Amino acid sequence: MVTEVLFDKYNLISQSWKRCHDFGLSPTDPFEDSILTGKALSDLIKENEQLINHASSAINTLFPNYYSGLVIIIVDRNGTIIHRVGQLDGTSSVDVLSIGSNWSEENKGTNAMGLAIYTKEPIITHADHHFYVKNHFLTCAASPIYSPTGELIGAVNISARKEMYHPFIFSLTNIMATFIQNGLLLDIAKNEKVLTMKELEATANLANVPLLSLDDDNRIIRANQSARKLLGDDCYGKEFHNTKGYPTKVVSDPTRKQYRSILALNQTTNKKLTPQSLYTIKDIVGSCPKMNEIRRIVKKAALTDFPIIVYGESGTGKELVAQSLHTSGPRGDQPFIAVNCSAIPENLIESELFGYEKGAFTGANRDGGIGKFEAANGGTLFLDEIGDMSLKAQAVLLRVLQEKSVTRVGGTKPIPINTRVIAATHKNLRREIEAGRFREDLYYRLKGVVLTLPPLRERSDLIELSNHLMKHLEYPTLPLSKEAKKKLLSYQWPGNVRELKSVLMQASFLADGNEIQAEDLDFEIEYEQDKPFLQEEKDPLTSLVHSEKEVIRRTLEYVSWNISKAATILKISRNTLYLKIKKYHLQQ
Ligand SMILES: Nc1ncnc2c1ncn2[C@@H]1O[C@H](COP(=O)(O)OP(=O)(O)OP(=O)(O)O)[C@@H](O)[C@H]1O
Repeated sequence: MVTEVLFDKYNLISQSWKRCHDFGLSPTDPFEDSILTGKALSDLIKENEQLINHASSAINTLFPNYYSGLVIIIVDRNGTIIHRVGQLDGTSSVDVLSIGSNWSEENKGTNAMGLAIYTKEPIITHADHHFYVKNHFLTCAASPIYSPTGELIGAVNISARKEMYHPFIFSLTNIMATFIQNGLLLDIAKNEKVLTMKELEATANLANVPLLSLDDDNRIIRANQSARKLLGDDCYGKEFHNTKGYPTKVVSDPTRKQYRSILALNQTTNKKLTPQSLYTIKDIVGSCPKMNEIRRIVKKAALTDFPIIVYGESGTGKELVAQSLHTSGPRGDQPFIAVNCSAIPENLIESELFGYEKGAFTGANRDGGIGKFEAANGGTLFLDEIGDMSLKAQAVLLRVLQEKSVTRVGGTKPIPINTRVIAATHKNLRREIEAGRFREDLYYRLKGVVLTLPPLRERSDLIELSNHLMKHLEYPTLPLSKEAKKKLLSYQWPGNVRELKSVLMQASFLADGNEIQAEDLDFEIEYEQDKPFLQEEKDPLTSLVHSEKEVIRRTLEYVSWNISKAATILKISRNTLYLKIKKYHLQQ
C-alpha cells in the first residue's frame, strides 16, 4: 500500500499517460531513439559542467562503492542524459540509458526523468508505469534539480531492473538532488554570506538543510528549495529575517562582519526531549578514565535518592547525565522535569515551582496551574543553572526541600511531594557561597553526591566520541582523515561536546571527498582570533595595566560576558578572570 501511495500520489503517472496519448504515442511502437553525439554532445556537457561536477561529487559521497545493477543518471533541463555512472547488467547488454539520449515525455513516454522535468516533482516509475512496453523492465526514480536562483536545471535519476525495486531509491534521488543543489549554492556563493537554518532536530529531514545567501544589505540572493519552502518562492531580493524555530548560523562569511558557526545545535531545541526520548546511561559515550568514573557513579547513584550536584562547563553533558541518572533508577518511568533556574523571573518562582490556585494573581490561568515539583512528583526534578538562581528563589527552594511538601500559591492545602532533585551548574558553588550569592544551607541540602564532568580538552577519548557523534548526524558518516584527527585533538574546545557536534556536522556537510579533511573542520576560536578586537590597535595603549583591562573588557563584550568563553580566549582560568573583573571594576 505504501508503495501505491508513493507511486501515484497525485495521479502524475495517469496524467502522463494521457499526455502521451495526446502526443500520438503508442505503447508498443518503437520510441524515438536518436542520440546526441560529437560536438553537440560535448557542447551540452560543457554547458552543464558545474552540474555534472557537483553530481559526481554527490555520487562519490553517497555511493563510495559501486553497486552493480544501479545506473545513476543526470539529465539536463530538456531531459537529455549528460552524465551516467553504473550499469544495469554486469554485461551492459541493455543500454537504453546512454549519454546523449533524450528521456523527455514526448520522446520516451511516461518515465521518471521526463516526468520529474515536466512536473518538477520527485517521482518513481516502476515496470508498467512506463508508457512504452520496451521500458517495462525498468524501475526508476528521479528528482528535479534547481539552480541557486530557483530555475529547473535538470534531474537526477536512479534506474535498475524492476526486480531490484526498492522504495529507498526514491529517497536516494531526493538526497542527491539536495546535495547537488547545496553544492551549487555554496560554490556560487563563495563571496557572499552563506547562511543555513537548522531545522528543529526532531523534524529535520536527511540533508534537507535550508540554505540561503545574503548580500551586504541582508537581502536574499540565493535560496535552495528547503529555504524557499520556508520563506516563499518570491523570497529573492527581500530582506532576510530569522524564521521562528530555525536558528540561523553563518556558514562562511568572507566579509567577516558576522559571527560564524554553522549548524550549531540550538540549545533549547536540543533539550526539549519528550519523556520517551530521554537519554540513558548508554548515551554517555567515552572511555577515558574520567568518563568511566562518571558512568560508574551514575549507575550507583541512580539507585539511590541522594540529591546530586552535577558540575561542568557548558556543553559537557550535565543534562545528559541528569537524565541518565533518572532513567537508570527506579523512578525511570516517572516524569523527568527540567527547570532552567536562571530563566525564571524572581516574582514567578513560587508559582513556577509550587503551582497556583485559580485566580491566585492577575494574569494567572483561570483554572490554576501545576508547579514543577508537583509535575515531577514520583520522578526527578532537574534544576539546571542552579548557581544563577536569585537569593529569593533559593529561599523558596530550600523551604520545599525541608518540608517535602508544596502549597500552591493562593492555596492552603500542603501537597506532599516525593521528587528527587538533581542540580547542575557551571559555577563554583563554594565560591558563590563565599561571595554571598548562594545559600550555604541550600548547598548542603542539594549536595549528596557531586559529579564533575570534564571539559572536552581534558578528555582522552575525543576521537571515539567524534566517531559516535558522526554516526548520529543527519549526513552520511564519513571517516576522519589523519590530519583531521590531529586538528581535532589540538583544539581547546571552549563549547565542549555541543561545539564538537556542530563542527563535525559542518565538516560532514562541507566534505567533498570520501573522508573529512582538516580544512573541513572550522573552529570558532580560530575565527575569533581573526576578529579585529584581538588585532593591534592603531593607537598604542599607554600602559600595561590599561591594555590588560581593555583586552579583558573587549573580550567579555565580544562573547557577551560568557566567562568560560572569555577565559578560553584570554588563556587564563575562569577564577583568574573573575579576580581581574573585580580588580578592574568591569561591569556588564
Ligand atoms: N559523553 C557524551 N556522550 C555523548 N554525547 C554527549 C556527551 N556529553 C555531551 N553530549 C552531547 O552534547 C550535547 C550537550 O549536552 P548537555 O545539554 O547535556 O550539556 P550541558 O552541560 O547540560 O550544557 P549546558 O550547561 O549548556 O546546559 C548534547 O547533545 C549531548 O547529547
